[in-house]
Amino acid sequence: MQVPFVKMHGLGNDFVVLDGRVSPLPPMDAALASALAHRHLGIGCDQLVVLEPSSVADFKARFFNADGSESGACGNASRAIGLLHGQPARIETLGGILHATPTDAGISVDMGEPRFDWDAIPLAYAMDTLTMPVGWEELDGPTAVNVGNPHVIFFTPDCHAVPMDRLGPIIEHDPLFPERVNVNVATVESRSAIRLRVWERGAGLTLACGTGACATAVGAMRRGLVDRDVRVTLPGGTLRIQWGADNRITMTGPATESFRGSFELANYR
Ligand SMILES: N[C@@H](CCC[C@H](N)C(=O)O)C(=O)O
Repeated sequence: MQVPFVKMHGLGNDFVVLDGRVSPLPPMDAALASALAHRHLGIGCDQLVVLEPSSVADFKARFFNADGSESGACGNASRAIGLLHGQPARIETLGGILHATPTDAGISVDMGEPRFDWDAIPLAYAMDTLTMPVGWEELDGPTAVNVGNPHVIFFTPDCHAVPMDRLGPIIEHDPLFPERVNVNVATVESRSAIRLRVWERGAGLTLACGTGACATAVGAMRRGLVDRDVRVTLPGGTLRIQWGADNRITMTGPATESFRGSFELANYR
């Protein structure tokens, strides 16, 4: 069975998109997702995105990390599939219904409302999520935000000095986070600018993480460090994040289609 795909990225965070609305897809599972995502044995990507028909929105999007685990949200992929759709779209995800709109400034996505309760992150036990009384070596006192997926955010004077290759996986797999966690290290540069690096759950260090930018911006806003309209710069580029009076987060930035192809399913089963 030949399966068509579209290779896309948002700020260098790259995706293989399978569109079940245009051709029949094989049932997706962790083994197939991780085989397709493998950089040497597969097509290669940070996340695999599967589009399916929806009864409550224009279509449904499922996001699989490179290790095969499924996530409730992926900000950069949401902009990418907004670009693919080419017109305003209501997208059903495990994390809720998103709205993606093409604009002159890129693809704008209404990412929904953040959650801060300890059991919504989720954490293993009750604690304050604004300033958590925990730490790992030089990283401590983080804040936690769920934006459809779980994030922990450390504010640090120089996020580029943090050894993320070492600390990222330790924090991602800490028992405090029963569903694991995306690990963000951020430097606040002004009331409207944040620099960010993200160790993604199930994918490792990526060039950009859209939900990480949303969670970090909202965490910094909640702490009173920045205004409610900021630019978040990651290694792959910059996103604009706004947190409205209606409690909804809007993320705006670029998305790109790289190429289209197809693969033989039997080679990955
Ligand atoms: N790259 C993403 C996030 C993908 C999912 C994440 N790794 C998770 O497991 O929650 C983004 O742009 O938001």
